[in-house]
Amino acid sequence: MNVKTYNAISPKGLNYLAERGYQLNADQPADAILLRSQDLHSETISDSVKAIVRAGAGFNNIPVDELSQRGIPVFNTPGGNANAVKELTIAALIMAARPVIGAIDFANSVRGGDVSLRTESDKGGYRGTELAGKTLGVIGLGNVGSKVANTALALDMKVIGYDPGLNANTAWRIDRHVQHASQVETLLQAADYVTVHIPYTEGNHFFISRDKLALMKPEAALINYSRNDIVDNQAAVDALKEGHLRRYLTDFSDDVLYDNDQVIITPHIGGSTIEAEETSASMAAQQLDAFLTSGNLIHSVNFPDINEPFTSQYRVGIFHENVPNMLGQISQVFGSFGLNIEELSNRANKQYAYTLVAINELDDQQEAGLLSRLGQINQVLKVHFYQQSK
Ligand SMILES: NC(=O)c1ccc[n+]([C@@H]2O[C@H](COP(=O)([O-])OP(=O)(O)OC[C@H]3O[C@@H](n4cnc5c(N)ncnc54)[C@H](O)[C@@H]3O)[C@@H](O)[C@H]2O)c1
Ligand SMILES: O=C(O)[C@H](O)COP(=O)(O)O
Repeated sequence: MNVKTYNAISPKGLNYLAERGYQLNADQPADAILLRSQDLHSETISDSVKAIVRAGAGFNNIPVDELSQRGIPVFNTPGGNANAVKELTIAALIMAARPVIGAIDFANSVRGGDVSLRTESDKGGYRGTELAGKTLGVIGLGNVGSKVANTALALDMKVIGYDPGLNANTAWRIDRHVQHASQVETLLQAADYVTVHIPYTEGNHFFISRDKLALMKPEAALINYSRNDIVDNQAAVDALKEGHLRRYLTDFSDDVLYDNDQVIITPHIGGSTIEAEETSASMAAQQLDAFLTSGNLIHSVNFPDINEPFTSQYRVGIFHENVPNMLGQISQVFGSFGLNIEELSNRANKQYAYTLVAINELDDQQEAGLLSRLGQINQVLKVHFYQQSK
């Protein structure tokens, strides 16, 4: 099978696939796409593509709605780069509290004469404040936000978190000393530092809006290592200029942010560590292989996860809409070919569902007829067949 890749994917992931016989970027139609931040919205995704896997967390670069309608699963690698982003966010907090960059520039500019005398006499201009005792507001307590919140507690900060969609697994990881805000407004009013760790979705467009910025303390700093349009950058720049915000640190460039001493921009490097790239690429490669060889869905963002050991001779994976009587129709097709279902897993994720059927007996004629009849059921989006490797 052929996997088309975009961006710099760690060899850990590429080698995993190559060792299992996948061709990478061969001159033939792709069975799958493996990528990081490449924008796929304006690309035509060919019908040969069975799956798309994002080595990373954010998947707003992928046309997920269109792919869901076509029965193509999209995967991401949650948590794979969370520690890297956490560490850079802590660096941002320190840069927001202490004038580290200006001080380095100053130290480098002091040349000639008695360097030590001049640095000692002028260093007063580079005094900062401490994080200990200050309040950090963390918006989004998922893989990244929960780590940032816990680490900030270890720096003796007070931490308030806001995440109305928190899942139970993540909730267990959050230190009990993180205070819970049920309204984001409470967090914005109380925090000396606000850091945002939420995905970019239509609903989160300009989540940090002009109105929300107005609620923040004038001496507060805002950190955005999530995505560009989660913060209204123009409103942030205006708030800085009018003295309603002290500092803005972001991982995303934008024309309105340049030439501003109160802004610190990094070039989308939150997940750019050797460790994070290796972990994310390995997760992506393993999840892709699991799907292409056994139909298991692990960390799918648009279909439900189903991850069962492949113990039967054959499996059929059916992507379909989440509507009544799909299981009845699917079982009826298997029955009409005299096929006994050994196991059937079915799960739904909003308007889409996935059914994985295990069987042991099947000849070539039954295979062709079965797949074609399943594909003809209304609301079935895609059907894949898997055979146990010898
Ligand atoms: N700068 C980088 O290189 C970098 C690296 C990794 C992730 N990210 C960005 O950070 C985002 C978060 O990453 P993650 O791994 O923690 O994702 P995650 O899915 O583990 O967590 C996101 C959390 O945000 C919460 N959330 C969503 N909308 C919210 C809202 N309006 N208010 C409050 N909470 C909300 C969700 O309930 C979830 O718990 C990613 O989607 C990605 O865009 C950036
Ligand atoms: O969402 C993510 O995982 C980050 O933004 C990292 O993106 P990258 O893989 O392009 O560095």
